[in-house]
Amino acid sequence: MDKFIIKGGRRLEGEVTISGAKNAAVAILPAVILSDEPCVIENVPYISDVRICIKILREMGAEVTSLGKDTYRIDPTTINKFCVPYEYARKMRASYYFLGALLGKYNKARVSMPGGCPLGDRPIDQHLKAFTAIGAKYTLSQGMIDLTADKLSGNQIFFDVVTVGATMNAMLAAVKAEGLTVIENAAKEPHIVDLANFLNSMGANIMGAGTDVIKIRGVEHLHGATYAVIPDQIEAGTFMVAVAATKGDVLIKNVIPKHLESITKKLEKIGVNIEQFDDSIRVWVDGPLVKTDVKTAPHPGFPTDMQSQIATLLCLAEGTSIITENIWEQRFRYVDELRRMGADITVNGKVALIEGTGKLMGAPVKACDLRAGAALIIAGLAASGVTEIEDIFHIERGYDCMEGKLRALGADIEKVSVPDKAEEKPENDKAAV
Ligand SMILES: CC(=O)N[C@H]1[C@@H](OP(=O)(O)OP(=O)(O)OC[C@H]2O[C@@H](n3ccc(=O)[nH]c3=O)[C@H](O)[C@@H]2O)O[C@H](CO)[C@@H](O)[C@@H]1O
Ligand SMILES: C=C(OP(=O)(O)O)C(=O)O
Repeated sequence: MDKFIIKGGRRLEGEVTISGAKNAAVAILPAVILSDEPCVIENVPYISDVRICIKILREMGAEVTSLGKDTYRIDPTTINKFCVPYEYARKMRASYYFLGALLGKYNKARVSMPGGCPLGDRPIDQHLKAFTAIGAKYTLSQGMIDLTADKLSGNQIFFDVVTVGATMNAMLAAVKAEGLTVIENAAKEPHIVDLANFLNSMGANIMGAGTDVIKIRGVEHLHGATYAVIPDQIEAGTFMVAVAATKGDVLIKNVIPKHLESITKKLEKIGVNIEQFDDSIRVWVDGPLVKTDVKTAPHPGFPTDMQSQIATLLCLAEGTSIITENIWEQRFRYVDELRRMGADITVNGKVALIEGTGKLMGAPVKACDLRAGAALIIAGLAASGVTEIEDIFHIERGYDCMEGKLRALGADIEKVSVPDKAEEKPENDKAAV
């Protein structure tokens, strides 16, 4: 087990480069299955979710070759298994994209029910609704989802809720279906557009991604392509908040400022200075931080994946702020850990009331999910004293070398290995030594 040890109180200064987006990469890698030729995917973040995706592809028979730090060549033509077992799927919510990709290519798929961050119930009824609308049948048994179809045919799909995962899965499954598929009430996140762009670069015919109506005219074949994943909007937002929390001054490079608009607007309200360039932004603080209210919403609203980070910043601001979490019912589990660091937060259902105390104190804490872990890092950077964060495997699911990037900005953060409790030997057990 690894943990982070942070000595807080240092301003972040300098330049940082953002990696490729987790939530795009974990859909684009399975999407390669749909191609009849090898593809090269660039700007892939080095995170554990991606490593699992690559293991799954190899396990299925695909040839995956690393072409340097963040680029992979994937040859899907050698795939001969159509199953994602529990041991992989349980670690990653995005394993469900293999359902759409395998169904779209081979008219069959067998994937274990997905894992991912514990954010409350994570249903897949809308995914199944999309698959059945275009002609698939499914069975759920022993934790496995089995999909089969004699033939996939385009159809109208109306989602009951705005769902990123089901929108992506519907695109993957329908891209080769005969005729026209129309997805209504589609999600509009940047990673939806990125997946559509990648599929189109392989010869797909997808229109309207980024709006709430996506039209897909099925094609018979998809060819190979070279494609770079978009920069990670949430990693960028996390660094923006970390800079603000330490009253620092940093140029954040490899970003798409348009994707950061909702985060930028909130940070400006809190008193953070932001200057936008073509593909970078400068973030700095030279005055007080003040309260604001935040409501999470599907894109272009404020992203749920930035909720815990901005809550941490609001603990350091003056006044009372209200946060409303509209996407996940259990996304306030980090609050108990922040309270150990001196935060004054009261949670009532989907609303959190934050009394800004202006300061936080170091403490031993535990990451309970990916963005909760990011929030604790931000808290530790701003706090007085030492913060030790356990269970950082959650953080490493989605942040590419977080500690290295922070150290380069002047943070005092190190990753240390701690023996697993089960492996620890009693101190006075001489025979065991
Ligand atoms: C719209 C939204 O902000 N989605 C977020 C969601 O994406 P993710 O793709 O994980 O989740 P969805 O967008 O699918 O879920 C959004 C909402 O729809 C519901 N739902 C989803 C699928 C389904 O079949 N049935 C159903 O009822 C969920 O319970 C949830 O309340 O979590 C990710 C991880 O935090 C974020 O990156 C996404 O920004
Ligand atoms: C919760 C997240 O990821 P996942 O949906 O993959 O669990 C996230 O990206 O913040």
